[in-house]
Amino acid sequence: MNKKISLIGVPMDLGQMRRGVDMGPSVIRYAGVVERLENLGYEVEDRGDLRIGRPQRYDVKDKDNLKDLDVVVEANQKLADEVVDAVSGGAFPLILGGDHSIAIGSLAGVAKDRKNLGVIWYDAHGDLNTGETSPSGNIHGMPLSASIGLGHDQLTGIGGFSPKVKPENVVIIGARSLDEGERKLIKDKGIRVYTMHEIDRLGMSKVMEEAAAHVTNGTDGVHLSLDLDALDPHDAPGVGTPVMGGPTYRETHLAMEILAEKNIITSAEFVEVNPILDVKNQTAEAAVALIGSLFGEKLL
Ligand SMILES: NC(=[NH2+])NCCC[C@H](N)C(=O)O
Ligand SMILES: [Mn+2]
Ligand SMILES: [Mn+2]
Repeated sequence: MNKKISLIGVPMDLGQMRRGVDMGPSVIRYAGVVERLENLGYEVEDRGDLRIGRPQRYDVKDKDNLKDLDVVVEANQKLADEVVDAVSGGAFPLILGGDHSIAIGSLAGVAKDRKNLGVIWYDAHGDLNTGETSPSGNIHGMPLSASIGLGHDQLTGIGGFSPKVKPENVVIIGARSLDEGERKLIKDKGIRVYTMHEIDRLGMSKVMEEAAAHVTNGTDGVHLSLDLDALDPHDAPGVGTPVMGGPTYRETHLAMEILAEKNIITSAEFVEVNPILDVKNQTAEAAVALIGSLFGEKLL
């Protein structure tokens, strides 16, 4: 793995309605992410947090059922530029959220140089809504669809090109809450999804083997987008949209260890940690431990 990491904090909470997820980067740092990576021999450049705008009022559905659209777009454009800058310096971009709407900017930045990017979307949700299908109007439920080129122009246009990824290069892992429009889209686009059913049936090890093979088939890099709500809420309570019945902390560790062994991940983000909803920073600490495993940490 690339020994140089650029850490980018994105204190964004406008993609959803639970305030507090903007403190995610801060509590993940507090849980020791930089030290953890340095102990593994990485050179970490902490670029600090991006400055995110504030709307005059929260949660206004600006237009087309998209809450706080303009501020979310502006922040993602900023993130895309920051990622491009980090990559041009030869570093592995590690992005800390913030809500999941920031994946639009991460992918816009990463995909600039990788025209056949693979994506692992580790999440309880599909995040495949558009303004038309979303039951909530929350943009954190839309970043994957925006990245494959669907939805509002202002979202798909971030970074100046679209799509960022091809649906056949995407794998969703851990899904257990999908809206009707998302299910239809998964079928129409043939997106590979390992729901909890497949994880229970095959086991995490086999799921990760298959997923890794899928996202490396003909691709030129793999982005990991890990939403902490993928984990069972017992193990990661500090998230805004928890869903029962997820993979455990251990299973998720195994998933990260397999990715480390295969050495396929070229950029990553960890999102949706909300300290207001957390229990003694448990979810941020889980994120840091998982980041450790992703970057090759082993007990022996
Ligand atoms: N990144 C997330 N936590 N997304 C949750 C999305 C929930 C729901 N599907 C929606 O679109 O509103
Ligand atoms: Mn989610
Ligand atoms: Mn998500």
